[in-house]
Amino acid sequence: MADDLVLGIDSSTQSTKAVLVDAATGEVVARGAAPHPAGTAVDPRAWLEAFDVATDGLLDRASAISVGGQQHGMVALDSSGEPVHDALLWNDTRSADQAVELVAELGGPQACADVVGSVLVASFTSTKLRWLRDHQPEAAARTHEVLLPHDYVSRHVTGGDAFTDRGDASGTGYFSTADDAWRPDLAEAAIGHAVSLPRIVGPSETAATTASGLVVGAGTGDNMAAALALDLEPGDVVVSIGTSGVASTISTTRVADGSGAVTGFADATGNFLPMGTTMNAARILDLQCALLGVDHDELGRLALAAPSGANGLTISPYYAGERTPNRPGATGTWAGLTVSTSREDIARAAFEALLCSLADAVDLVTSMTGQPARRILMVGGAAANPAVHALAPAVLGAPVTLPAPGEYVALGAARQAAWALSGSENPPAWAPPASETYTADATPAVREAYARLRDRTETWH
Ligand SMILES: Nc1ncnc2c1ncn2[C@@H]1O[C@H](COP(=O)(O)OP(=O)(O)O)[C@@H](O)[C@H]1O
Ligand SMILES: O=C(CO)[C@@H](O)[C@H](O)COP(=O)(O)O
Repeated sequence: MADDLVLGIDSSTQSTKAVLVDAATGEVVARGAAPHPAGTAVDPRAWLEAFDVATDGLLDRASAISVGGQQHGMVALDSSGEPVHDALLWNDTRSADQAVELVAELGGPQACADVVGSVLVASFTSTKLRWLRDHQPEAAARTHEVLLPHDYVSRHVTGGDAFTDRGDASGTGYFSTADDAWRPDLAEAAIGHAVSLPRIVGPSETAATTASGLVVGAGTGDNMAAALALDLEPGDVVVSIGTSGVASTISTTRVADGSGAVTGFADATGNFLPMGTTMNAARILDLQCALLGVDHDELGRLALAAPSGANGLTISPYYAGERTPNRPGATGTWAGLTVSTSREDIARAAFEALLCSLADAVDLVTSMTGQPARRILMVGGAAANPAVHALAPAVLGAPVTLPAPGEYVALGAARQAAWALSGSENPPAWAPPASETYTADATPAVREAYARLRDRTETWH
């Protein structure tokens, strides 16, 4: 491994990010990035183009590569490997009715969680396959193979057969977290005929070696990759503020939450990754920037100039529908506007709404595992904002640790690649990132106002 470089990829909702890393130390030596098309239904070939741009000049320097990717997306391919339909992403809610139907077919919420680890909502791949069967029968009939986004990108690298890992597989709705194996019968039931599924590769295994000698790791879901980068231990809670908002923690035992609040995914090491996921996170701030005509830095400055509670302005930020709580048809609601509401209040209310929804997710995950958060780590694009640093510990009511800014999903993928390259039993022991811990007095009144609005709007959509 001495002198070897490994490439880690994050093929996430909004972009592809690549980091070229020293396999022995974890030090980043080069980076690349390329944007993805907007929308919740995307031609998956755009991710391959983004991969080529982001890895230009990096790929040929690497001895090994792994791809982390947005979870759940449906990449349905015909017998020549071409998409039969745009990929439906994790945040596409058109299959909400199909989710209800599939949960009932599995015997109800608890029975569903007992089988696949989670109660299915519209994010899960199987619900999208059922939607394809019901609404695009011709495309469904031509579907020969179903991949996840990271599998599709990995195959672009190898050109061979498709492979995946247990972490990303556990977000499909046709993987048994009890047996650590596909349930091809559930994929078949969803789309109406048998489909080819990728080979499942173990956490440290080499999935393929290309003709040029590049070792390719299994890859995994983006949240599993971030957990691997941060070397999570039980009791650590990671809060990610990307397109999605995520609270996740490591569990050595399987989780099957019949309430549906916590998804019981597998992780990228052999453990489990219980998660609470929101569909509205960084984009709550993006929207507020657009409405106020400011950039992220100015939005943060405005927010910090307003008092806690934003002078009574509260936002229910479920702009794109929501998953935690499960309200696929929801829209956003602003309450408490007065003739005195200022730009500062409007900015503040957006940060507080974002952080309250994340605080709900943290509470759900910690109450499910029964393990209070030992440490809360915050990552993702919007975690860079100084107003998040200042307000997160107040709203969450606990210290918040910010690892040094970095692409933690891509770094986790790089660590998996280095693990495969090493052939060792354990992932390489890279030094933990430098980090800063932020504290503040708790502001429970902010969460109380948010909870009132959240509960009041429950039946509105
Ligand atoms: N300084 C910042 N303040 C607030 N939001 C930010 C900041 N920098 C980036 N973002 C937002 O973070 C999001 C991208 O985060 P990222 O974790 O890369 O998302 P994803 O993994 O879902 O593609 C975008 O919505 C972007 O506008
Ligand atoms: O659906 C989930 C988790 O269940 C999302 O977390 C996706 O994995 C997308 O992640 P980002 O692109 O927002 O990081």
